[in-house]
Amino acid sequence: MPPFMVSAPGKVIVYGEHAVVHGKAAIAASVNLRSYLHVTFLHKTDRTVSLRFPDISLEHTWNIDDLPWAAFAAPAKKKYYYDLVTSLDPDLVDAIEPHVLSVSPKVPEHVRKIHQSSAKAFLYLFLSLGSQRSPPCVYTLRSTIPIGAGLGSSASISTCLACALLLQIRALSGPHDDQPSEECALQVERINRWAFVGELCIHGNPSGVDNTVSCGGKAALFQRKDYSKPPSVQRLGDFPQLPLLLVNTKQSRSTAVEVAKVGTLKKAHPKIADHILSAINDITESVHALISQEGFDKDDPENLRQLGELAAINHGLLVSLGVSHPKLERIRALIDHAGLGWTKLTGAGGGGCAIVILKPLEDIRNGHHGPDVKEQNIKSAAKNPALVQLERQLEAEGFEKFETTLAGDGVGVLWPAVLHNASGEEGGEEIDQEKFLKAVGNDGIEKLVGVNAKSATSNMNGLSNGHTESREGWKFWRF
Ligand SMILES: Nc1ncnc2c1ncn2[C@@H]1O[C@H](COP(=O)(O)OP(=O)(O)O)[C@@H](O)[C@H]1O
Ligand SMILES: C[C@@](O)(CCOP(=O)(O)O)CC(=O)O
Repeated sequence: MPPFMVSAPGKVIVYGEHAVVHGKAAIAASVNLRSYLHVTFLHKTDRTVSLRFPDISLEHTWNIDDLPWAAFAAPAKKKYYYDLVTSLDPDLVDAIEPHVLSVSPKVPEHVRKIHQSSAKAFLYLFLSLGSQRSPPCVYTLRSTIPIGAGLGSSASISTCLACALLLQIRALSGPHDDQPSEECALQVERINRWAFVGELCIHGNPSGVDNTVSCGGKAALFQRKDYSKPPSVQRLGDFPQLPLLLVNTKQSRSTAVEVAKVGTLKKAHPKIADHILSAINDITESVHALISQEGFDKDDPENLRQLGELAAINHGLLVSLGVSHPKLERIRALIDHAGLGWTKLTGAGGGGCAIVILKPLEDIRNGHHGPDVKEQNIKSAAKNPALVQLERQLEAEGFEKFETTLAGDGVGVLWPAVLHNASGEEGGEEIDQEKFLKAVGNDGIEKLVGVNAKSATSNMNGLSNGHTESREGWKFWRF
């Protein structure tokens, strides 16, 4: 069988993180940073399955016949591709434990944890969805999403793994052009159910918002009141392309730890924590009401101001839940001082990324915008000089800025792994494992296998405007 690829995006939670773990609503949108998983089939006499995850320096091979297939196939335990799994089975976790612990035993503990949680997600899905007759394969994964930065890297890899394994057992139809929308939604729902299981393996108590957005793409209003049932997901098809700046503190943290912090606070101060979580829910609902209003226009400064203020209040509430970090507060101080916009942490916090909803240029001109910015410059510059100055300062302080577009495609498939690239190779360029591994950096990955061909348009702040076309070869379930 020829190699194939799948890809899934990261996300930003625009409003409602943490509260969403406690049954409240959140609004999240996919971003144009993605994970790419390449699957190569080995000769059938080679009874092994391997992971090559160079982003975290993980390489591991298991003998397929040594894995605990009997435990997963036992009648009381067996799950099917269409099942809804809402928690991990402790007996199955025990059954894979020795095979997880055999991964990278000699690396430092913090690295081992990262390796073993990715390996656990893979093994739980591989054993749940496959069988002892599963073909020997190599799964090679690379991602342009910073890891542990609040942009849903774990959900994105879980989505890739779930999609690849479901495709391998032929449990999905398509994606193909003209596939009816309801059928597309069903395939995405199937992938999402298993992507959630991957998330359970990686961070313990996920709400499911990250994998839902990674699978379906676009944006969604998400709420899971009862963990034994599927969540309520309202897709926001025309989510506004907000003028957004994404800044990474580069302070690493674990989602599991930050989620546990809020759990502890809730136990210690149940009434107060409930008020805070309910206030966050009110923010999310206000935003939803605002953007659903007839006549809502993100370019209307008044609408943008309301969205910005709600984001800033949401951040304040997250601070009181104890999930900010001095570096996130430093970013907020810089933005506030320059008068450029409204800042909020995104994702689990404790480090990771902040989003900034940028003020319209007009407002910055009329307000304060840093001492060195001259009116003349603002009028003539293609990119707001106050923003240029801020970006320089962020960089000087060790932060990283991303230009991002929101609400793009969800999980996608390249079957077989052949693309029509600029190199113009006849019949297309076959993406083999080695070529994929050799691509240099995020740009190299995007250039070689990226799902989007970017067009170079930008908005008033000089940020890219979301005009991307999907590249020939990649297919998506669009609904
Ligand atoms: N590119 C990758 N390769 C392998 N594993 C990854 C990759 N990206 C994320 N992961 C897994 O996801 C975990 C990070 O998840 P998490 O702490 O939830 O952060 P995030 O906010 O980025 O989702 C890592 O510890 C690792 O197990
Ligand atoms: C804190 C939380 O709301 C979002 C976590 O996002 P991330 O893993 O930091 O990308 C947890 C969740 O929804 O599962």
